[in-house]
Amino acid sequence: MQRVLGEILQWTYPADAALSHWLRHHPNLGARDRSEVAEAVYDVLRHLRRYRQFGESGVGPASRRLAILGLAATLGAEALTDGMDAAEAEWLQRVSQIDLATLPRAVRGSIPDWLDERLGAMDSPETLIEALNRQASLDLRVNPLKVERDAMLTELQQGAGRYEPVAMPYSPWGIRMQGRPAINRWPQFENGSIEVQDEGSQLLALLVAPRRGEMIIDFCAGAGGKTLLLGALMRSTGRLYAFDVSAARLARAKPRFARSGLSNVVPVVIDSENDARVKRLAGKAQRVLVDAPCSGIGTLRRNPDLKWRQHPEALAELGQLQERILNSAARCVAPGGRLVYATCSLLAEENEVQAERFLASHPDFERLDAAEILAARLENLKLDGPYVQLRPDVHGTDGFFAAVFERKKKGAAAGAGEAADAGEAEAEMPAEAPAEDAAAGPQDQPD
Ligand SMILES: C[S@@+](CC[C@H](N)C(=O)[O-])C[C@H]1O[C@@H](n2cnc3c(N)ncnc32)[C@H](O)[C@@H]1O
Repeated sequence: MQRVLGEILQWTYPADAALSHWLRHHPNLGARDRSEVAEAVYDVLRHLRRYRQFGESGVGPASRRLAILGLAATLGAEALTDGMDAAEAEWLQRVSQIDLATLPRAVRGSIPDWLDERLGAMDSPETLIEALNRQASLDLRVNPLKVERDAMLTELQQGAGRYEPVAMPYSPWGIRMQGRPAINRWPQFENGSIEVQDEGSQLLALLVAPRRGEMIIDFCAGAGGKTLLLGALMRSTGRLYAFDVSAARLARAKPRFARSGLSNVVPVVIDSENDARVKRLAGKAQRVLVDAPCSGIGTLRRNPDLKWRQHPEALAELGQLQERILNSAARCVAPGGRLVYATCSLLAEENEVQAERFLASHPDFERLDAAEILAARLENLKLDGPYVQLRPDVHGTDGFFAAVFERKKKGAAAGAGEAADAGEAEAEMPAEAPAEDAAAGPQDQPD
């Protein structure tokens, strides 16, 4: 535990990758030990700032003190009695009695100052930070091409009842479970009937609202989490371009496309947001989704190391990339078509500030009320528009943002330069390996 923490805290690799690598190199550990190490490591990542402060008063190597705190929090202090010396036991007893309410918010919630400043400006920052520090449930989505949610729910309640599967509160395709079942070995996963996907990501499909036969672009498709649901809602008709600059991520999407039974997805590795193949689609797509690269701060429940790996300078660079992607994606939208911008961030600079900047520089687009679009489909989801902003403490989802824009029809946009892009010759697209040919590969992270 002490050694794996030492490696992860170098921040050379994302924590999940570093932990898996370490566990692979320790095959002698049993399943229970592995799960206990993983739980304790994640606990330390969640509470690192506070634990480091507590550790200052202790003795011995710092990583050992962190390991003790993580193990004591996840297994209980009694489980450590035999492994600690008297000084360590006395220190643990002492720090366990510290009243957390006396600590500054950023230490209590274990977040860096730059993040505390930003989250502190939002409503109810305390409950938000607390929720971001809790482990997330496992969110599944059924594949509507293959199965009804309620039928799958009944099947899982019978076969995997110990994980307490329940219908999600909002997503019509969602099933929520507790614990960490290895679902990638389940037949329902292998045959493409279920996928891992956070509820917020599922709801995004309702904002894109793709229809049969349309041309849709998923501009930042990554490992295909959002593409899969969009393709299924199109009933595998029309054409769904899955763009990404990362060949590795798109390669991970291909087996998922294959499992899902979709035949309308065209994965395309682009050089950049200005790739010629993007330009050829100017004005062509009825719907374009930009699931933008972002800080991922909304996913801290699953990736607590992000708060330590991210920093404000990187945010500024990300902001410029988000703006460039949004501008290029907008050119692909047909008159009357829809552009959806989404992030798994809670930070204004990646969310509403980007959306407002886009609107100000694109007079040929108007904003639709994203909250109203969702409310029309989900009676129990009450949001203040015009954007969709989901929070773990309020909605039980990852932190999530979405804005919806519509490109004005030609007459309405007269004089607005961007609309001139619309109506170019049919795009010639590259021949990419069809999804059905894809080889099996690893399961993606929840998205
Ligand atoms: C939030 S992730 C997308 C997750 C994905 N939509 C899913 O649901 O699995 C953002 C993606 O943007 C991609 N990206 C980064 N720069 C890009 C660019 N200039 N154009 C297109 N995609 C880009 C990254 O490779 C990454 O896969």
